[in-house]
Amino acid sequence: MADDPPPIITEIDANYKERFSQLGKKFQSKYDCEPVFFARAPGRVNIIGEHIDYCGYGVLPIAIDQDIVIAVRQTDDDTLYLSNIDDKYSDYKCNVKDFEINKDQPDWHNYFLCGLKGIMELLSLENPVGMQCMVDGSVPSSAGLSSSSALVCCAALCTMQANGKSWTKKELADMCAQCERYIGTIGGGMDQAISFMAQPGMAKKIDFNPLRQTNVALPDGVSFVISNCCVEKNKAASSDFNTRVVECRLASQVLAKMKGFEWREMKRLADLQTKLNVGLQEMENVVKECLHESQYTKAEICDVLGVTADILATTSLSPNTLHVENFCLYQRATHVYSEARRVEDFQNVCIERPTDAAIKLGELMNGSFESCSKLYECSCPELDQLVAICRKHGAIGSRLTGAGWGGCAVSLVPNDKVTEFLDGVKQSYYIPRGLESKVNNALFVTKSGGGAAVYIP
Ligand SMILES: Nc1ncnc2c1ncn2[C@@H]1O[C@H](COP(=O)(O)OP(=O)(O)OP(=O)(O)O)[C@@H](O)[C@H]1O
Ligand SMILES: CC(=O)N[C@@H]1[C@@H](O)[C@@H](O)[C@@H](CO)O[C@@H]1O
Repeated sequence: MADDPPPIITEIDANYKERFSQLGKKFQSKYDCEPVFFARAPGRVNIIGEHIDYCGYGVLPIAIDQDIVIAVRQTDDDTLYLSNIDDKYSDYKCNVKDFEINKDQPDWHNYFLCGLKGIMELLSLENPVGMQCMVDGSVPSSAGLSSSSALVCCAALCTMQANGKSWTKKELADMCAQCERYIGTIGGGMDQAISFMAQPGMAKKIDFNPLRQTNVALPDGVSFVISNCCVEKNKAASSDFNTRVVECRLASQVLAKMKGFEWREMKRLADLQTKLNVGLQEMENVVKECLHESQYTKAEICDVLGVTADILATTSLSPNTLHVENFCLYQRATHVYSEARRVEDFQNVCIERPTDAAIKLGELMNGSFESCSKLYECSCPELDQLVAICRKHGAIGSRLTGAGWGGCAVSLVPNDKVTEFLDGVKQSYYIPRGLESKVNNALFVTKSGGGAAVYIP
């Protein structure tokens, strides 16, 4: 499956017909011609395994129905024309062979350009055709449901299809994980992997280096409910995300040095575990023994590693974290190793299916949230309040999902409590904050949807 290319379909589901038809009409009125094909890539909700993909550890997401759809027609003038049905995203035009991705100003078109550049550079496409594109997105933006990667993956899929090429889902997922970094965020590969490799009705355990996927059947009798705290956080517009990536890298390097390994080779906390050849619980003990809980200053890290600040900038930092002076190594590494263990435990409960499976999964989700909020510090007051409200109204487990600092929580709710849960969360979170008009798009039950595809009418 993952070794097949994304499917090309000629019949679409009745649910999508109206949306694709409206998008086709918008395309027609903008470009005065009809689109030749549509590409679709879904967003995702990560059930468990937060901020560990870029450390080399497996995660457990599902694709959601919300997606990015792009209507496309090839042109013969070497120009990329981008338009969006949402007016807040301005039109954009550039030469397909000569453009720049602006990391300082992560405007929406830069995400499309990441997908385009990825296909061109990483897969040696020398003469890409021009394209007219009309984009329609339904993934809430900057809310932890991976709107940016859905756009990058969809742009890559458009470019591949428009140029008559074909690569497998796995190749595309790997390539898109690399190319989203052109915008500056040093993400892992979770979002792009699930966007291409998702299967309806299945969660996926995604492992990395090399990219692998395993189906995970979620237990019956429970639903996953998404609730958006309505605080937006754009990952590329601040250094918070990359600071976490760098703290994990520094933790692996400091630990490697203390254990007598060549620390410069160490990029991920999982690499250190491989070197030490011990289990995850033991890695938590290694962190306890070797690192201190108070923050590390840059000077102290340089001292431990025996390098100058200039050298450290090249071995360990990213352009947008050069200014950071203090790093929390103990807390970040403890989160990563314990979260990796929770993902393994979650997968095992799904396989073994004990009678109290839902309770056990809920406990793991709650543990994940405590770790994200306290050790990884990637929540925010509104998300903390929302998670507490979700638990109060019947969630067996509730946690932030995606990068955090805002955005969504995912809750595990028994099927017979879902109606009560939705009403309780609406009354307790959305109405008192004047967010009633947003409830329909912000609070919903989700199921695992399908992966990216091309539709030729
Ligand atoms: N429908 C859309 N049309 C155009 N651009 C979009 C659309 N949806 C999202 N984007 C772009 O993606 C950006 C959001 O990306 P960001 O990485 O901050 O969040 P995310 O991917 O939604 O969240 P996370 O990675 O935490 O799951 C928006 O600021 C916008 O530039
Ligand atoms: C594209 C991108 O950077 N995605 C990252 C994803 O890889 C993962 O690290 C997640 C937190 O678990 O935060 C973002 O969504």
